[in-house]
Amino acid sequence: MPVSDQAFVTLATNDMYCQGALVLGQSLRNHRTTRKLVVLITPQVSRLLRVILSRLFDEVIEVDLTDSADYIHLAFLKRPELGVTLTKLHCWTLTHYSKCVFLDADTLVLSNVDELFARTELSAAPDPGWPDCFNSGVFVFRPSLETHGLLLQHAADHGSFDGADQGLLNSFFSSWSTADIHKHLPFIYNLSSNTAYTYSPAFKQFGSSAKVVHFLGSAKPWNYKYNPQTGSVLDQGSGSVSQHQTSFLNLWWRVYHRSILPLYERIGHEEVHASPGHTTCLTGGGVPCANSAPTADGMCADSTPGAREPCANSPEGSRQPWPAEDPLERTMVVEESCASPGARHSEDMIGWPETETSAGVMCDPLSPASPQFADLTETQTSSPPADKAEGGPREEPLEASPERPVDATRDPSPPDALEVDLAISVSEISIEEKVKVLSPEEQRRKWEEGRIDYMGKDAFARIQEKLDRFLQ
Ligand SMILES: O=c1ccn([C@@H]2O[C@H](COP(=O)(O)OP(=O)(O)O[C@H]3O[C@H](CO)[C@@H](O)[C@H](O)[C@H]3O)[C@@H](O)[C@H]2O)c(=O)[nH]1
Ligand SMILES: [Mn+2]
Repeated sequence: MPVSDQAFVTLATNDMYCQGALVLGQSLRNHRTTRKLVVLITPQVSRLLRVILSRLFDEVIEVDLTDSADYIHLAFLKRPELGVTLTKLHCWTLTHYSKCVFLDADTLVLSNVDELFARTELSAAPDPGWPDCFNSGVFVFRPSLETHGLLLQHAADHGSFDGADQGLLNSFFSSWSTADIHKHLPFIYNLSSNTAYTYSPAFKQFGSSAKVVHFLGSAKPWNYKYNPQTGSVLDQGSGSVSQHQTSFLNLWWRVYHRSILPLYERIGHEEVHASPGHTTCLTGGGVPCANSAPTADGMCADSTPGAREPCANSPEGSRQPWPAEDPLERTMVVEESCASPGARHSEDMIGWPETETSAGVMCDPLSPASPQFADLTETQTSSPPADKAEGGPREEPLEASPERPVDATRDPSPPDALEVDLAISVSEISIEEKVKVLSPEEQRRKWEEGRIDYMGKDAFARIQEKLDRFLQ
């Protein structure tokens, strides 16, 4: 039975982390969660990714740090690097849910973990680096504006001992390590993919029971390149990736390749048709729906409207994931993208069963491509969805809903284009951050909208440099 007042929540402040959020969302759906899926995003996330996220998540909620409350400004200005941290704290404002489980965007669910909702705030697993602290990549919490306020106050008063949310949350929930053993989640709910090898016999003994894997640390799955032919990530040459870490990375990429890339292709198709002149480019080959041309409403020609057949009428064998005649990487406009996800096979399992979605990607009609992003503090960018709990991206009603009016004065204008480059060839897929050169006007607009690159060009050191030059 779906439980509508409880949710899994994640966070993505940019298009790169969105890749992780998408795989996480898909993995939760694959394992048939009965809870809602929520993703918190910030204005940096592109319009296209918001639409893609809304296919998997029940709610895509924009949060903004430019809140007027003084304590937020204080914390924010004193410790600008806490920006992302404070964004994570926004999860406590989701008071339309009675209980939630936060999962970092770099986690992957390996089996159904709905039993986590039986726990109380604040339940979390030990951090592998310092087990008396909990890792803040997976935790059970109870949304409450009061707690949210107290957390922000704590940030303003004490900062965070690691400069980020984990230090802050550990000092706020400081009795975690001693008060109640029920609040200690077993390590299998937050198995760090890269540190497990430090105690290999334990991994051998318990690794196959892992329920959530966490790619913590600086090398994220989306930083690797993947070979779809071998189903394996490419060796980056560092030699530091252990065998089991590789299996987890391969699993992440398999979900990405099978279920997330087809979403891009489909949306690319819709975008092309939705706004003539606006081209959505994807680098690499699309996955045309083999036996069927999409009809005007985007349905597969030979699937019965109403029946909402997944576009999988091309036999798996005949599907060529990436056009063989064009092995070289190329940039193409996706025009026909009724993607066929193909059947799911047991090859997706790495030692333990994984229930894959059977619904796959539907050849859906156009849904509104321009959700409204109106409110500056918290905006729900997706309409409350139809029930998506049954695995796979949600099915949408047949009629395209009318586009909602956009209040231009309040629209924070998310970037139109993807901020990541998807490079796709027959034997290699990679996701790279787009290096974008902004015009001075765009830079100024971003600054005025409060979208400040504290860690990059707007870092204090850079600004000081400019001032020094000016004063010379
Ligand atoms: O630019 C960013 C950085 C982070 N995040 C989100 O914040 C989470 C935490 O960042 P991550 O890069 O996953 O940190 P970890 O490598 O996991 O490092 C640890 O330290 C972090 C800071 O204390 C904690 O948030 C993590 O839970 C903890 O595992 C991510 O998963 C995302 O959900 C973004 O959306 N954008
Ligand atoms: Mn993480």
